[in-house]
Amino acid sequence: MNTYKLVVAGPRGKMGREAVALCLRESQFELVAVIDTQHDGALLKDLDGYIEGDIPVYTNMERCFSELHVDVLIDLTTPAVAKTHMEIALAHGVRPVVGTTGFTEDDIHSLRAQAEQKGIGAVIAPNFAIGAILMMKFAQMAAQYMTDVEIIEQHHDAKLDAPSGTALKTAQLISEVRAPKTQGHSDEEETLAHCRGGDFEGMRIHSVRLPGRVAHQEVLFGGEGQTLSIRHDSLNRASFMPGVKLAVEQVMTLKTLVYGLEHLLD
Ligand SMILES: NC(=O)C1=CN([C@@H]2O[C@H](COP(=O)(O)OP(=O)(O)OC[C@H]3O[C@@H](n4cnc5c(N)ncnc54)[C@H](OP(=O)(O)O)[C@@H]3O)[C@@H](O)[C@H]2O)C=CC1
Ligand SMILES: O=C(O)C1=N[C@H](C(=O)O)C[C@H](O)C1
Repeated sequence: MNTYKLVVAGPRGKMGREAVALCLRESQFELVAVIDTQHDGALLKDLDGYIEGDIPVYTNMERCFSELHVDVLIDLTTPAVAKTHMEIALAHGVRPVVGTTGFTEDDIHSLRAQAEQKGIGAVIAPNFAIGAILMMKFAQMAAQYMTDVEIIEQHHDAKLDAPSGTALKTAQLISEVRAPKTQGHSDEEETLAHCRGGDFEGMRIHSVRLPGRVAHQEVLFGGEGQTLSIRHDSLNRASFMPGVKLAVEQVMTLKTLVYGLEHLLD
């Protein structure tokens, strides 16, 4: 059985906590350190919400990767720092598995070039939940036949980016099979700014932020006399962990950057 030496960045976050728990319970995963900007020199058990774990905490990722042998970085932090984290990991030959959202297409191209130059794998997965991947694939399939599409995503109100990475990825997948098309009435006017949502090649994306929500998305299709709704709900963050596990296992065999868990499922 292969074993993997892992580092988690963002261990006090909502997703980071789940990822640490995953690393601690999977026998082939060995958590060798965590990256936390506020607790240099501490141990995991010293962080808020943790009561065990003699695992070192680093504030400095470069130092962590210089001092320890690390196979995979799991990054669940913020859009502001995730790209830099990936660059540091790739420079040290550490394979990044990144759930953090907010990457632009240019970011992805440049990170892919860095991964290929190093000859190692990297994964950016806007959504690790298998049901969400299916929702996106079904939506792409439906868009070949029903080209009027609106995406409504709903998240908790602590989310930093809008639209969600999942909504953007869904729109990108749909745009592979749907020609750009303006939707709604040609004389349509917004009397309240942004009422019609974000415009991605004519598809509208609406972002709802409310306390009590976790992660939800509905893709709505309209045709003459009919509608189709494809919906996925993540009810807790455990829903993302089988996808994180799969990505860690697969990233070791890749030699490029893969954007989207769907590429690892087939
Ligand atoms: N791909 C997927 O399936 C999923 C992706 N996500 C994405 O994952 C990311 C995290 O989400 P979530 O856990 O809800 O967010 P949280 O805000 O709960 O957690 C983010 C954590 O990152 C920490 N952090 C910020 N900067 C750094 C840094 N430089 N080094 C180390 N840690 C840092 C924060 O620490 P501090 O408190 O000190 O700022 C915080 O603890 C988001 O981008 C979200 O969109 C979320 C769910 C599923
Ligand atoms: O911030 C979140 O919570 C989530 N972020 C990801 C996204 O932006 O799509 C994945 C999931 O929707 C939860």
